[in-house]
Amino acid sequence: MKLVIWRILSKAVSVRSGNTAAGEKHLYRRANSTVFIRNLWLSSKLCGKTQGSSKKKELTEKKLTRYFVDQRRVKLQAGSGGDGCCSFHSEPRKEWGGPDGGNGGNGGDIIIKVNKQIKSLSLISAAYRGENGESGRSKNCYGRNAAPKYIQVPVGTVVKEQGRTVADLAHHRQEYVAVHGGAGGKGNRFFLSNENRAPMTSTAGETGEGRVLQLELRTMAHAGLVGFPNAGKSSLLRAISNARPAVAAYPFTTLNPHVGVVKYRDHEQLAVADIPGIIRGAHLNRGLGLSFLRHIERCRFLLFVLDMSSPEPWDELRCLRFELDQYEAGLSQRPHAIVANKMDLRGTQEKLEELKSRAEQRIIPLSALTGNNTEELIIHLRELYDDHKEENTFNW
Ligand SMILES: Nc1nc2c(ncn2[C@@H]2O[C@H](COP(=O)(O)OP(=O)(O)OP(=O)(O)O)[C@@H](O)[C@H]2O)c(=O)[nH]1
Ligand SMILES: [Mg+2]
Repeated sequence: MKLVIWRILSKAVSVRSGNTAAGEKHLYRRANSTVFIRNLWLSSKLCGKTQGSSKKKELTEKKLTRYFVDQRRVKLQAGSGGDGCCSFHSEPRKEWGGPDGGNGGNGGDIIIKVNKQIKSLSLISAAYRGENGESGRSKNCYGRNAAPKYIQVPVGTVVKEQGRTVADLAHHRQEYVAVHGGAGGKGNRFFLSNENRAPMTSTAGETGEGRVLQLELRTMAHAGLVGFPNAGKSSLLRAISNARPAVAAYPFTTLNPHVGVVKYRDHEQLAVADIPGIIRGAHLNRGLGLSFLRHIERCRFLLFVLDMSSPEPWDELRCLRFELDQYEAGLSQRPHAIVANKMDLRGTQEKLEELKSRAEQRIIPLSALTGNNTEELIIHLRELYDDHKEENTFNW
């Protein structure tokens, strides 16, 4: 390769300069450096590839932790029990030592355990397999029982099997043994007292239980931001909490719910969820449809976010309420607040007066963009929380 490049270059330069000897010497150096540069480029490309793959992995992990997942189907297979051993004691000058095969250990259970630090089901895998128990051995050695495997889930996870609720995990550290490991087999020593089966009988370990379960988060957040696309829900979440959802001037910027935490001076924390925009006919699964109405169902309070720059914000409110009620009767009557957003824009003040007269309830005017009057919303949110504290069974 070096030689070919050198020949091509030397031909070109010797034609151009006429000075063949000096030109060749100079060009050989150039060809050398060309190959060096090419090698450098190749190696950097290769390095780039390995860096890229690790970067990709990092990104996938980030994605997993960033995206809020509130439903998962998991296939569980508990560990099998270890086999019992069939052996006979052997010792010099002891003709009949008798059976000494130990029992196998039990297979590992799979336990679903609540951890309040986990907020979503995004890190739950599709399948889990428990550890198998150890087999028994001679000299009456018992096999070791397998350790249980824990699946960590957030507070408020409901475990379902074929649509039927089998466990409601509402407290920190609560556990549910989802599948039991198989019992260990018996060694031939076990059957010593059983004349019919001694001395050659030993049994195999049992297969562990298998189940397919559905994990669902019952409550996603204390408050859910409900509104049309572009109403400023994500901007509002950014303004009142630590969450950083994407904000852009086109509809359906938010495709997954984001949960932010609003912190108070007395260390109370309220989770607020930014839910993707709802459009007319959402209850018929239009737009992002039913899945997001399901998220709304899992919020204790609702914050209706209205875009005051739209021609008729009160019509937006009516439509939002209609969609919620179509999905689940009475959903729009859940404790809620109405937020009139984008009040920094011109012509919104008159619409606010009209909205107040039509809605006949407290409206919180604010601007998520400038952060103006967001404190009123934060205070009102706390009032809602305190008023409905007895219903707050989950420790967020
Ligand atoms: N002037 C003004 N613009 C705002 C305000 N709040 C949001 N916006 C703008 O409105 C646009 C949409 O804001 P988003 O926060 O992405 O709206 P969204 O409701 O989350 O939209 P989706 O995720 O698509 O449902 C962005 O260009 C924001 O800058 C506000 O208070 N005043
Ligand atoms: Mg958004």
